[in-house]
Amino acid sequence: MALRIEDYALVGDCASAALIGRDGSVDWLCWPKFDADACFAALLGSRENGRWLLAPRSAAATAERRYRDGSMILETRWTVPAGDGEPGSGGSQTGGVVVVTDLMPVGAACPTLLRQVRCEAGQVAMHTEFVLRFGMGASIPWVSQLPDGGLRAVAGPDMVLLRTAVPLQSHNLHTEGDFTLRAGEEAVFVLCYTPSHLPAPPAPEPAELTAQTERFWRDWSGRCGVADGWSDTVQRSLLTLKALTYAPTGGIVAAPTTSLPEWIGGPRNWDYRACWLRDATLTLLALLHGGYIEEAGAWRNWLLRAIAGNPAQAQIMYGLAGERRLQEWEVPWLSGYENSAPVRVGNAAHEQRQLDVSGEVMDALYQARVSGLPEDEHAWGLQVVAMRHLEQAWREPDQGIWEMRGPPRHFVHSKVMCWVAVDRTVRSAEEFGLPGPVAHWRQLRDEIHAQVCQQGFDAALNSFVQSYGSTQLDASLLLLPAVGFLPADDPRIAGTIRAVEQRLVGPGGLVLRYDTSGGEDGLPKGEGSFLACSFWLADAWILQGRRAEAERMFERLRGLCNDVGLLSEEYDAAAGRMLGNFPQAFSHIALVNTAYNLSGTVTPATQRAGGVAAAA
Ligand SMILES: OC[C@H]1O[C@H](O[C@H]2O[C@H](CO)[C@@H](O)[C@H](O)[C@H]2O)[C@H](O)[C@@H](O)[C@@H]1O
Repeated sequence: MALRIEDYALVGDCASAALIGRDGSVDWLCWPKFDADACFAALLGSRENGRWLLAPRSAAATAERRYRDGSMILETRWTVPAGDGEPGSGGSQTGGVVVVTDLMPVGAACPTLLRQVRCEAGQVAMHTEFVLRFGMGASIPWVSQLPDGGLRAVAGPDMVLLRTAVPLQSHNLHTEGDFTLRAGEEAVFVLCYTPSHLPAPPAPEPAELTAQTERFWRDWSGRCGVADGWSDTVQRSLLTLKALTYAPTGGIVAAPTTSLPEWIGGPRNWDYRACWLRDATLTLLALLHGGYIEEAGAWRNWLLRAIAGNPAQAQIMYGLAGERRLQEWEVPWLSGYENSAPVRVGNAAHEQRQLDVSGEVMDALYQARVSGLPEDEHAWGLQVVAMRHLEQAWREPDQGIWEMRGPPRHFVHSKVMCWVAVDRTVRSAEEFGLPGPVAHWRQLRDEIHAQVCQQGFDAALNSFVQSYGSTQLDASLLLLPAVGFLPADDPRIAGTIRAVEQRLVGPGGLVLRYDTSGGEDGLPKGEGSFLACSFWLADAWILQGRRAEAERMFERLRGLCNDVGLLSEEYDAAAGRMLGNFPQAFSHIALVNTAYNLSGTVTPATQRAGGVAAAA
């Protein structure tokens, strides 16, 4: 059975990523890229669906983990109590300390997972179990010996090579090894992926790969802007976001996993290994606030390729290279994380209309300009065409930011983000001298604003509502002051924040995105508190001048990060455990923004709002 979600750590190479449990088991790895089939899928099933364990044999061993400073290199320090006398230790007493270093090298000749174990004290009996199952945990490969002593595993289009000096034995479709290390000794395992029709790549040089990878991450994180008081937390989140970028194309995934449940045992299990325009643009904004302008360029070029063509055909999400067909299907052979079925691959949300996306994209393009990213010759032309489409599209109902699978509605947040799209286009034209029918756009901006204030606000509740005519609340309304729709001291915003506090703050003081009990989202009720929304409440409080409350909320949320600084999408406060895909970009974006808002170094909330004097 898989561990708790918070017991996993991430290693990645900006093309794919692996989740490694506190027990030393790699339970999730998709190769050669984020959205490929997993070859270790125990996370969503059992060890028979593939995993790679490397840990002391002793059940009494305890682990402490950390990332090497400023990097995505994971170090697990195992302490084994003296006097274990484990078999495999030659009958002698064992006990000591080993450090396992896990990394996915950046810039290697082929996708690689490197695991190195070094004994620092005493002597420790180690065990490794290697169960590889290609095709999302289904295909048992043909395993053979390499001339240099390693193993080759092949099934269909996929091949991996495992190189190590540790003797391994295969039986019952598992490969295992036992070995003992004494102080100063080490063992190295190098696992490489290559398409099965290609010749086996030469064995890489582990020390060189490690040094090169450490240099890459440290150079990158060394450029991170400070957030007084929370710089380490922010740096870890930005590193996590960087690890979710797919370097070959500039795409950014929402999370490296699929189907970690939003409620244990429930069906709210989705594939996040794709590029949502919403999540990707918000990631980009967080990176921009952190000072990373080149990432903005890579993302903008990805975006321009992905949405190129007829704006009516633009999607809310794409594959890593901008692929459009992301058909959703269920994986019958995987039982699901703690039996939370189904496990899904692909995401039907790619066919939805979600109007907020235009606002996030136009805002990110605007912010990139403000940050000094040189203009691209096609970007503005595409924006002007997209505006022509939006002029009509904003009047339609949609599925909203939460991608509800019920009937489309006039979601208030969606309409507000349409206002943002127009507003940022107007501001781009005004501030950067870009050509277009600005007077016409200004009129459109006022029209959207007036309609939202009229139809999206419930005077009896003294709050904006989830959708026109509804009395439901929605945590996305907390974003209205942050995007500049109305100032935080407007009585309608104050009323909305109060209403969210009263009706959507749940167990542990965390925020639910909306009430799922009515079934309006087309799914059975029940999900955890949504971590990003909890950060948004802190941001709203900062804008209202309620700093102490915001800081308390931020510290509470920071305290939910796991031992290596990672957050999933949701949290079950009653059970005290993480829920949903992991680590999730949305949660880390929100953490970075709130930290910056609190630190006062850069203030995304006021910066995004841009001091717009919104029409009343
Ligand atoms: O809860 C229903 C929806 O949940 C997923 O969407 C969520 O994740 C997206 C990626 O992070 C995010 O952009 C969106 O705002 C979230 O609601 C799932 O991907 C959807 O298919 C599902 O309908």
